[in-house]
Amino acid sequence: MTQDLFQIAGKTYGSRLLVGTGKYKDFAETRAAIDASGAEIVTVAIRRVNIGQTAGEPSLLDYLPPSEFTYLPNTAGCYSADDAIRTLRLARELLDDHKLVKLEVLGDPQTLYPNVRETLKAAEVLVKEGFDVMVYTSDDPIVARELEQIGCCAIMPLASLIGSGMGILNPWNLRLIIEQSKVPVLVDAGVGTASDATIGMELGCDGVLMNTAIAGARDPIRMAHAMKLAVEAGREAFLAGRMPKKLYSGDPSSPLAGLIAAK
Ligand SMILES: CC(=O)[C@@H](O)[C@H](O)COP(=O)(O)O
Repeated sequence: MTQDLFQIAGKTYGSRLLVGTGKYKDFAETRAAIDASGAEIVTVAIRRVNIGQTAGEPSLLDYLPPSEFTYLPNTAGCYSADDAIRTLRLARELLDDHKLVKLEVLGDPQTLYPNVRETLKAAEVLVKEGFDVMVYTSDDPIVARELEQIGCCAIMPLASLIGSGMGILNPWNLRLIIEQSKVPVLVDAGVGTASDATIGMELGCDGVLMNTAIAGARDPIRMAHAMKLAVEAGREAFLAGRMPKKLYSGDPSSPLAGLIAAK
């Protein structure tokens, strides 16, 4: 079997599942779910989760030490390029000159849909400042191409709205983005259950980023494990290459030669 490396900004990872750290009961549950998911990259909303900004409060860093996980600070809650840039500069300070970030600039609080104009603006600045930018975007292949040209190290189109659990709404657009991209493409946001993650991977995504599907499950730890298996299964199926689709007709599974004659 050929080696199947997953690389982001020059670093190799064993898991293609990236997970968020929000919406859990407490940091202990966050840690248990992330362990069950096998994720190595964890994203953290700098504006919402304490990683040292608020002295005296419990810090996520105590539960998910940066020596064990790759942090992916994100700009959740930012609605302008300026806000997002400021937030990621703060993250870089808090996390010792950390460069790998997730850029998301949202359009409005109802849909949380990406504002692509502000996203492109922020990406330009952040890439110039030396950040490795994994970018959350719409499933528009033209915007995805522009973000890659700017120098983003991963393109992360939504499956559907953040937190909606609606799954992959436009597999065809995802396919176009995957086919044209030279950097990794990860589906981000909207995964509802394990099969959504598998479909994303079967389409050829390099990875999946999710939060709510795990944290919002009745049993988050168990769902985290399901997502680990789902991403692995989808990747294996993609690499194996699915059987060709045919017109709708039957095809016997067993050999036709040497049939025992009926008496
Ligand atoms: C955690 C994070 O970065 C979210 O903004 C992300 O987009 C996940 O979305 P879901 O919660 O829908 O999985």
